[in-house]
Amino acid sequence: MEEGKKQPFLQVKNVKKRYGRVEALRGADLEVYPGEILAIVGDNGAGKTTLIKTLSGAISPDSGEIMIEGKIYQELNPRQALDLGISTVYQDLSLVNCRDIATNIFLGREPMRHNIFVNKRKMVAEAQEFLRQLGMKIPEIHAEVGQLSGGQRQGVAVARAIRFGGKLLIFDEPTAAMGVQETAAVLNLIRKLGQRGYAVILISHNMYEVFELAQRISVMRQGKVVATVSTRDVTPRDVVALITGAGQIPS
Ligand SMILES: Nc1ncnc2c1ncn2[C@@H]1O[C@H](COP(=O)(O)OP(=O)(O)OP(=O)(O)O)[C@@H](O)[C@H]1O
Repeated sequence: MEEGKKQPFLQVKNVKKRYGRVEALRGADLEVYPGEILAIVGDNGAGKTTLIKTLSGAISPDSGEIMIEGKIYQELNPRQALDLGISTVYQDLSLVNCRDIATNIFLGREPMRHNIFVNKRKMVAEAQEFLRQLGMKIPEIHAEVGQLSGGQRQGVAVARAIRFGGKLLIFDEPTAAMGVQETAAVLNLIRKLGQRGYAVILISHNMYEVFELAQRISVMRQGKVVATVSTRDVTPRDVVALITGAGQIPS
């Protein structure tokens, strides 16, 4: 990633968030570029989820700045975050199980015929094309989403996020509780997003996954990003040492 030449899609500067006595974020800094997969790693309670919730607009930071495509925000609300292209991909929360794939991808923004009827044929064709571009294998496009595997559901959720104008896609432990094949499908999907120019934030405890996918890794400890390293410059062992506080930041 040639940071000097591109504008980051997102820059977080000195963001703080306190819950009563707990300082969940103590001045976190982060940046992610278009076409980059950035992993955020850190022990339980390091502040990873709190940080991404400030990006999705689920919580307001107490102070700090969130800069998106060069524009500064003190906080975001969920609507604003979506409109700016920030989308957190939840395989379960965002989908309607009893509806088919195309309906789920277009939910609320279906292509219309004569401004009255939903153009179902166009919707299905576009849905198929979206999933093909993402490298997702869906055996039956008319299937209800509730019948799909976890990996396929993730694909539908991603197609939906992109359809709604997502530019930064955030995944929080996307392969937790998935089998080997499904995990491989989801990793492939995330890799494709990076190749297609989307910015991706991946929160993961899985070092294999992190090193397979990410170009850079931001390590969080006690509410701060204590190091950001290029995957090619470090080993998983180095990163684990940074997570626990035993390691040095490579120069
Ligand atoms: N709503 C809340 N009320 C009070 N404390 C909270 C709240 N949400 C998070 N915290 C605290 O803030 C700190 C950071 O939590 P956060 O969930 O961001 O960590 P995390 O790095 O995502 O951890 P994990 O890997 O376990 O999900 C923790 O000490 C947590 O207990």
